[in-house]
Amino acid sequence: MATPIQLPVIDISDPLNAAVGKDMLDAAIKYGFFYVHGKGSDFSAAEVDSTFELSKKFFALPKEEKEKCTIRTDNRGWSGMHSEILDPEHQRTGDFKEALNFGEFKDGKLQQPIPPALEPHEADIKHFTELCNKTCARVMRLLALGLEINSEFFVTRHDASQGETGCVLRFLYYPSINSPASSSYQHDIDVRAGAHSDYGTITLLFQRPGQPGLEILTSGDTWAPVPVWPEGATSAKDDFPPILINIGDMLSFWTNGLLKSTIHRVVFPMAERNPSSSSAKPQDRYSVVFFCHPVNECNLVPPVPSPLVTAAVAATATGGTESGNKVGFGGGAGSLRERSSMTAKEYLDMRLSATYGQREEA
Ligand SMILES: O=C(O)CCC(=O)C(=O)O
Ligand SMILES: [Fe+2]
Repeated sequence: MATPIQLPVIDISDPLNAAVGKDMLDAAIKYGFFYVHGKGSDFSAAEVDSTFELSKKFFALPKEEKEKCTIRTDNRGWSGMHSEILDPEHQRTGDFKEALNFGEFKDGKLQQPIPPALEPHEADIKHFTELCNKTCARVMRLLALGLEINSEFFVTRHDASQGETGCVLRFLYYPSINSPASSSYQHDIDVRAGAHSDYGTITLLFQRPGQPGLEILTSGDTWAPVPVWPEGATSAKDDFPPILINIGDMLSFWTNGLLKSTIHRVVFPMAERNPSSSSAKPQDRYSVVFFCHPVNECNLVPPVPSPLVTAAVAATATGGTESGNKVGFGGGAGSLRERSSMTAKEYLDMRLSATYGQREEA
């Protein structure tokens, strides 16, 4: 059985603490993943709980209801079982999951169809999105301090008042291995979510106790489960599992590969696949994800003006480390080094077009 990875758990209550910024940067360079304590983030346990309740309510709707908001080329809406293939080169069937993406709000309203069941909760979804943006700003300030650049460097480039962004709030539902929806699952070839890296700057992931499944690809090329409750974060200090944060391809690209955009996937945990195991009862997995993106027109070239990035580039040039030639994994990833300009929107469009099947024009 694979050993779970121990990732650092960081307290982000003071977003201008340079020492914390250094710890965060170290984790971003070494693992591309770290947790932040729920306490000190912008979320209360009640806000996280009610968002998961809403997600459950949505996925329990009849298929015909959900189909009314099927995902379109603008990346907003519902994608049903098997409709997304995150790792098209290796997957036989699409992911064993359903997802609902919310794009940006305009004048307090979502710019996409939502089912009547969610209409009374539009303001709650907006509020949760705002909290996500606030917590992302804390993380981006700390990463900027770690990189020894102005603390506002990233925050100003993610300011939604300056233009549209590709930010997405996503509800995810992975039926348990016992569910009829998983009956065709073959564990040597199928996955709940195929191996991929995320496309944006950073990603926030909220998980529920007792619903594991996320794995990351380690530097030794093995898959390591990521615990929902890591050691060092106990329910005494936090009343909801810490938020897992990972670096996306854009931030990796923008820092010339210094920050790692780590490949991850979602599986049915090994213990749940063994029906004789008494320790793990198969569970549906629900997760809530926030993909943080810069404003569409933000250019990711030239790289972030950090002395650490410059030093890493110099090390690569002299053959020291192989970090910058390929950013991202999964559909649409590839070498971006030779580009003289790459906006956030251009990058996202390139990745999305490779990972979904046919979608309706928005
Ligand atoms: O549900 C999860 O744990 C991870 C989801 C994920 O990696 C993604 O949607 O990009
Ligand atoms: Fe992901």
